[in-house]
Amino acid sequence: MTRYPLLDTISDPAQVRKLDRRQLPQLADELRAFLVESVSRTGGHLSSNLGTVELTVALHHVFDTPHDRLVWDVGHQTYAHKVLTGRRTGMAKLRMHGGVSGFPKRSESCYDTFGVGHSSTSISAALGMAIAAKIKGETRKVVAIIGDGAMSAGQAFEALNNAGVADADMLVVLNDNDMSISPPVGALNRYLARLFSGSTFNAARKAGEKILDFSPSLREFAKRAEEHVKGMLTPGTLFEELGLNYIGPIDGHDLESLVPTLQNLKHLKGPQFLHVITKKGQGYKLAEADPILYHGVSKFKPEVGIAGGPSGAKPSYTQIFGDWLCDMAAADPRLVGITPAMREGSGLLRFSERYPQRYYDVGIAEQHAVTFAAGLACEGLRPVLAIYSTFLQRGYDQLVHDVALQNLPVVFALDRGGLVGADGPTHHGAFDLTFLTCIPNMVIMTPSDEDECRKMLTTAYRRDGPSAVRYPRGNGPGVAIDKDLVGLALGKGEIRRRGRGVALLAFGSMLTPALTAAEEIDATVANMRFVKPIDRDLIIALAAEHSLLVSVEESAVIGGAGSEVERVLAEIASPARLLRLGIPDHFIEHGDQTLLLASIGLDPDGIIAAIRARPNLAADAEQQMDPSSE
Ligand SMILES: Cc1ncc(C[n+]2csc(CCOP(=O)(O)OP(=O)(O)O)c2C)c(N)n1
Ligand SMILES: CC(=O)[C@@H](O)[C@H](O)COP(=O)(O)O
Ligand SMILES: [Mg+2]
Repeated sequence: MTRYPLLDTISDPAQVRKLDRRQLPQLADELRAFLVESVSRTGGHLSSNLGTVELTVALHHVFDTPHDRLVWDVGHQTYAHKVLTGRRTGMAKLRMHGGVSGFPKRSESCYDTFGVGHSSTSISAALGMAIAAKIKGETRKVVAIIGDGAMSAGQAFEALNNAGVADADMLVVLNDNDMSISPPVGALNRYLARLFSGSTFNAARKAGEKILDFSPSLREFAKRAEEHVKGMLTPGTLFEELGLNYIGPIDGHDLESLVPTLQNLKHLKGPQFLHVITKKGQGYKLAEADPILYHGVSKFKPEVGIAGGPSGAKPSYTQIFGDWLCDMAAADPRLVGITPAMREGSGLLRFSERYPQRYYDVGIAEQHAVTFAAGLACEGLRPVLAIYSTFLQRGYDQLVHDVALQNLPVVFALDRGGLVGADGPTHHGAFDLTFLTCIPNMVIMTPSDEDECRKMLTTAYRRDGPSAVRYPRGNGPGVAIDKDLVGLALGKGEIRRRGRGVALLAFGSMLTPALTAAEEIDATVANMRFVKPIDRDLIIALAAEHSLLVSVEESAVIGGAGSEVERVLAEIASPARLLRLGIPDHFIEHGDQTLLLASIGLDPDGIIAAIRARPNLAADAEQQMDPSSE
């Protein structure tokens, strides 16, 4: 006996369109139950997906997908979309290597019209598609579905600004659940809340309630009428001022509202804007109660839920950072902690509770976050910007132009450096060492363990210039931590193992596999610590004593730490050969972090294999260094 009798009949959206509208609530209920069951087995994003079930059903029921385009924003809320578009079986391997991606991906399905993972791109892409249809003379609808959090990013407004005058047939659906990953922030959130609780809306509702208390069915009618009235009476909104036809807000869980409204909007010309109200975690009580905890989940038992807080095992690098931030804030009143909407993910929850006046969540606004930090630094404060490596890509020009060029003391606490695993190529912090090393004035540190991470954060904080401390997602090797706020000698690495012939120059997370590999090939191992300024003396000394140097970094092999080693060897015209190991020049798929690292040779076996695959490198160098050795 199946739990999903109606869902079992759906393998593509055409079958959703064949359903009678009155069947859709049952489909939504079954879909929601399936998502809780499936995600509890695989882990992934949950509360956002539970909040978009009805909206997804309605969109695929009303629009002729994939001819009509659905463009999702961030894309973490598209599991219902994936199930309805033929990937229900694939959900069993969600975010696993070779399995379904956790985000829309063009190569995965024709229904995934645009690859996403970073927020606030949907309106831009949808406008592009709408204009393309116009230029090509094709008739199709294009719908962008964007959350209230994603709406807070600059690119969303850049796109609205353009869409409002672009004379393109497109629909923006704002999925407003009054939540980002962290609690909502910003003036836009307050504005949207006003729209929902607008005085006109309240007056109509109060009047309605007075006359309808005696008749439930009339009350139900009034509820719908109230939504309609609200949509009509709400004064001209920000979005209308930008040239979009604003409708809403309507209940994003009420298919009786959603379907007719979308059907009406489908036939309107020009840029349309539908504001729907949903609940993050809808339909699963534990997620409704704590949508932040259930935003991204590991495997759990639905009947029990997930236990919050750290598991008590080794502290993650994120926790090391969060503890250091509180300790340094206690020692220095100038410290200001900043996050672009990733309070929990970046480890700032405790800091935000203990130092609320010095804590700033600027929303999903990385560009603003970087320059905001620069402004604080100009006035003598000490900003610490906690930001995922991949999301710093959004604020790169601001780092160069507003921070480094002015040599301002901003600390970039770069979390998720290297491969992140299940989130895949949109989220791997694969490029930071490359895009940072070429920037003058930057100091770049890569801790190899928890204690070094803390010391490097202190070193960064005490510099009178910009610094980045880059650490991976997850835990370190588990060393004892010195709680004193002491730093390191700038630009100095250390020898961790003495061997012969080959020297492994390890950066950050690669020290552990390098030490393991060195045991097998009796290599020297250096813990380089600094990408910039690189320890030139150490490299020269190693080059004088070894015929082959091997740089190992969990970052793009092009540029980055290896290029700094190469530059030193070239300057001294060393005969020592250099082999550079890192993330190869292609995007790395999603999957288990350890498996992914092994797949690209950034594990002990891979390091050994890379060296043994190039015997000539060492032999050449030996010969050049000591011709008599022939
Ligand atoms: C550029 C960028 N910054 C940060 C993130 C991390 N992130 C993922 S989901 C999310 C919150 C999105 O909020 P909203 O758009 O309201 O979607 P909801 O989760 O509420 O459905 C954030 C900040 C991201 N994906 N992209
Ligand atoms: C969708 C999104 O961008 C975030 O939810 C991200 O997946 C968080 O990553 P972590 O799980 O590494 O915090
Ligand atoms: Mg939201």
